[in-house]
Amino acid sequence: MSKLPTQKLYINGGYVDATSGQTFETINPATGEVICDVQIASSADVDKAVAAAKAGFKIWSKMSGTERSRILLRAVALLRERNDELAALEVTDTGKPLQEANCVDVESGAECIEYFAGLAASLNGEHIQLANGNFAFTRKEPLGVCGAIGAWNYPIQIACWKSAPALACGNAMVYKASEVTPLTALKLAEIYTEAGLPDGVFNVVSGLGPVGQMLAEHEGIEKISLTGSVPTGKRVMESAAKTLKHVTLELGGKSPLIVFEDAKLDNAVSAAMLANFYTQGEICSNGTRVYVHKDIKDKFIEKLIARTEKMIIGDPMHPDTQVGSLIHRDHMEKVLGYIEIGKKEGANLAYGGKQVTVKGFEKGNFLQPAIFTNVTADMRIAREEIFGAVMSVITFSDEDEVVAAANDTQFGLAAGVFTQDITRAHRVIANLEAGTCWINNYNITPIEMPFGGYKQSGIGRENGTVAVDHFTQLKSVYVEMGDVDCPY
Ligand SMILES: NC(=O)c1ccc[n+]([C@@H]2O[C@H](COP(=O)([O-])OP(=O)(O)OC[C@H]3O[C@@H](n4cnc5c(N)ncnc54)[C@H](O)[C@@H]3O)[C@@H](O)[C@H]2O)c1
Repeated sequence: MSKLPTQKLYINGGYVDATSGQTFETINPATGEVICDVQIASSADVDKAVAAAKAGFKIWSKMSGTERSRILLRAVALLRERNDELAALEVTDTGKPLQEANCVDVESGAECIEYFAGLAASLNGEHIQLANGNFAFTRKEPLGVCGAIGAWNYPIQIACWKSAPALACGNAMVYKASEVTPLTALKLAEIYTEAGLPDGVFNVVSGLGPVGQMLAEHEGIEKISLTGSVPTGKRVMESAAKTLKHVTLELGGKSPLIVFEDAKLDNAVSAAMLANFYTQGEICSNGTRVYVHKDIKDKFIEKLIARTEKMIIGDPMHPDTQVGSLIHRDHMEKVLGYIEIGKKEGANLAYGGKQVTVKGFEKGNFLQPAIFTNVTADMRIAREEIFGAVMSVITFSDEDEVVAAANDTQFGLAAGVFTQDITRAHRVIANLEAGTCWINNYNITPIEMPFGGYKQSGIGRENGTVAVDHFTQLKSVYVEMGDVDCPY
């Protein structure tokens, strides 16, 4: 593929050149080829984007929810119309398999915009009756200009998950995609403009961490929403504290998936695979600690390995490929490093974990999904986020013991339970310290369901009606119907 033109910033409804004079390269993980250069925003460019967003906000926030909804729904239609081309671009930038990107990444973003477009006209406050005919009412008002920063694993989905509720509530946004996958957020900006979004309501400033920091610190930005790692989350919160911004953080995890002895075994194996191997394991909510009851452990592992062996690793653009390339060389080295750590710690590498050379893609970062058994709770592979396809199977025998083990972590993003016993399912879920939980499935994230973490996995929620609260502020208004009662 020939190199694409240098990507500019997207400010005030169109592309503009950055003033920093600096660029970075975005690389196709599967081929190692440079896809294109991307201009880096300077602080003057960020100021310009914030000023454009402020101007856009004045127009957008005055429109009715129904008018905003109509424009957002046009963007939804355009996203769906361009699904295949956007999915292909996403595959080029992320290395994930086309069969995933084609049906999940763009569609999940479109669904999110569709959902919040549906809510836009119903963002009502309350009417509160008081004594003597007096009353109060509340208004859900937009915050103003919101900043948002994305991670590299689901670039267009994250850009949609952040912009959809923000825009539906009447805010404007300045978005920074991950420097590793900067391309599709720019396409989303084009689509919003084409759909009729007023200029300046959605802007994209590309760059590395410092550009994210500029957003988090900016005086003209009222809220910052980050999807990223826990250390970055802490830095963003510190930066945001300088102006006391609203903060939403969607961070990392090391989530447990608990399989009881009465679970439907094939379903549990399917879920464990989805919870560990989808997108080469590069998913924040993955259930990487798979606790399996001792009575079914052998059968579970046997079925798991038999099915994992059949997974097709290869060219991400090939429709049959199920495991694409890890995002970059350093990340692959990190994942391979954890596999070595697991072996040294005494875990049994029951399957995979080896680098694979794909013909024609020798510079790609392909790894077999890895399954460790005989893992114990103290091992690093069972405690640290690896963000690759490395599953740790841990055996347990007692419900209280497994719940305590599952909760023994700084993270709390997600958790899953497999059992046919409904009282046990609900009892265990109620005791798990995680923000997003599943009973008899894993990693299902319908837009209607709030998503986010407990403990160090995050603050706030995306999706669901609750996301509206994170992109609005409440104004309470008291109305006096009588005279002012005054003692002097
Ligand atoms: N909870 C979720 O919804 C969710 C979803 C996807 C990924 N993640 C997490 O994201 C991580 C992987 O993504 P990543 O490697 O892109 O994360 P990262 O933390 O390295 O980077 C995330 C973003 O933050 C920016 N950034 C870096 N330093 C910054 C700073 N000081 N101030 C402001 N912005 C800064 C980066 O440029 C990037 O755009 C994993 O930990 C994963 O679990 C979480």
